[in-house]
Amino acid sequence: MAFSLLNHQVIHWTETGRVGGPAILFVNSLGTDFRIWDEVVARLGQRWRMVLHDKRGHGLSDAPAGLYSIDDHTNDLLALADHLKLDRFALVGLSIGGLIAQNLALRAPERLAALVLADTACRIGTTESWNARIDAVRHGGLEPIADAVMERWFTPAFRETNPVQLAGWRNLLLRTPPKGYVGSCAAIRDADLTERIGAIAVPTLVAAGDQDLSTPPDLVRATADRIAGARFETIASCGHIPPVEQPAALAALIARHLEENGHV
Ligand SMILES: O=C(O)CC1=CCC(=O)O1
Repeated sequence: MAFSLLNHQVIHWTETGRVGGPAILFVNSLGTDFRIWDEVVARLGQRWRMVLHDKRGHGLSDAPAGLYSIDDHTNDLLALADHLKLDRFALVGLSIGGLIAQNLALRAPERLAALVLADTACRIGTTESWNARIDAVRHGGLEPIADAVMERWFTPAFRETNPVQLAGWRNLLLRTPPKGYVGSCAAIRDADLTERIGAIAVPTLVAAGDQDLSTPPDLVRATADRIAGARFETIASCGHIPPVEQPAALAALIARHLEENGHV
């Protein structure tokens, strides 16, 4: 793992896979860090160079005070790609990571060989719902919202059969700095790419957990329908975090999409 100063923020990142191979960058969701991709990159193996990072406000990256924007997160991701001299790469984004990935596909399409959007949409939630969450976290921290978040992240079956894993992922959420969490909630609240994503011209796969309660499959499919040529897939027995709940299915979808688009 490594730390780099990008856009005046310490950003925590790591890479794995094939040195010099075709690159994949991963962007994680709200309240998580890059460990959520562990089981996916293990399955993608030695074919790709895979770069993971903690977006600002999360993990071991800096959590500056104030509200963030999707452009802030996108600028950090582009700075990381520049730092690593990745001219062209595939991009996999989960939830807010998918918003960042859509934004990057609009701002710098020449950098992208392929795009994978998982459990995301061009507009997630409402201004009211994000303001309520921001207020709750400002007043009480993450503990009061943690059980409700776990119900959206994971299916009932996963929660019932994996109580220890569930407790671990809940700990990950609780250790997110509240100011980083709030900053990124504001970024989601203020992002509406609905009228813009029709311009995405990168080969795109859109996937959704069939039991995702944060970005339900119909919402995710509606985003796919706005992107010319995008393929939509559902992941069976899965909530909002497929890299944890169904890593094999997600890795297979990513591998097939990259193979079909010559990023191998
Ligand atoms: O916490 C949730 O509801 C899940 C989520 C929404 C946006 C994101 O990145 O995660």
